Amino acid sequence: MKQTVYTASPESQQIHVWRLDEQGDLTLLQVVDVPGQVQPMVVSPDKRFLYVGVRPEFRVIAYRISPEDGILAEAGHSALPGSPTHISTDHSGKFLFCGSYNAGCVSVTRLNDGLPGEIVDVVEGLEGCHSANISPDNRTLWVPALKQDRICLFTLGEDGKLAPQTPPEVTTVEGAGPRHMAFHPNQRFAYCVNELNGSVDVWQLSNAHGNVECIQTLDIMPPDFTDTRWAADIHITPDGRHLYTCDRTASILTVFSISEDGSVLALEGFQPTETQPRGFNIDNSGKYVIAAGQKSHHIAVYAIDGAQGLLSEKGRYAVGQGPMWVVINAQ
Ligand SMILES: O=C(O)[C@H](O)[C@@H](O)[C@H](O)[C@H](O)COP(=O)(O)O
Repeated sequence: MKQTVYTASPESQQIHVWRLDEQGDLTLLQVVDVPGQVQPMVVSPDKRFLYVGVRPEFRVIAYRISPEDGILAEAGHSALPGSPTHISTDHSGKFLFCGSYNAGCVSVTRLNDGLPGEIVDVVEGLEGCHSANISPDNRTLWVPALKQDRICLFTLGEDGKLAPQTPPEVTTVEGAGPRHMAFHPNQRFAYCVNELNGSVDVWQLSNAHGNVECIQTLDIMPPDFTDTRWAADIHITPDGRHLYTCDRTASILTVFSISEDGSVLALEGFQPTETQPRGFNIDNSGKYVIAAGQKSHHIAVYAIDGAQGLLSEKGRYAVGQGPMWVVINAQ
């Protein structure tokens, strides 16, 4: 499996492009100077493009991905209604979603043969909107509003318009701060990391009554942690057996194992990582975790070990300034 790693460093306005080999070693292939502070990134479902959100001119820029080696070449861009905090696409590659924490909105941009075009919908009033997550069936967009302790549920229309569902949202406990999400490959459960109370919620997508239900909440912090909780990101292994979260105050990755059916998380342990990790990811083979330290200006590669999913560091690499997003593409 040929894999390319992309890291976003907004303070130096750079994307670093790396080859990830089977042994978990990285080789730097390219450093892209981006016309703006690059933060969220996502690869198109057909692997042709890397979409990145930039500021202060709020735009999404599409980079064409070379199928030979993953090298990037700018291919197009379009405006966004607010500062891009998170970007994602639907599974068909027809629409790009952008969550904007500062603008309190989520937007839908049409993708024309993969290139960003016009904005087809904007939903406002989502204070602290931190991500937009399409369900595995490509029908429901889950949109956490961090400051409102709710996750809004929209049906994605053929035209890209977002229609509130019934019920239009699910709510977390007060003060949780829902932020980023991951879906189980069995398409029956979702997991949301809560920034402000440092927890992870397990959401059953359809319970016995066909409703969305939170069925478990776990602490992601060590029992002796007493500082300010500041969780950021969450990712699941492709086989659905392990889940990882990160906290920026403690600079840790938290390791969970997942039950066979995806319904129960069990805490396995904590891995100290790069200082102030805001973004990380898991490679497509499910063998490695790569985390970025906003204050260490390095990324670290960890091997995922055995049944518990515990991590062992394989190497550290200097990147740009303030790295905070990691995308890993299998070509
Ligand atoms: O991560 C955080 O600490 C909080 O969620 C928030 O305080 C932060 O400022 C947003 O992430 C803003 O979003 P941008 O990074 O897009 O500005």
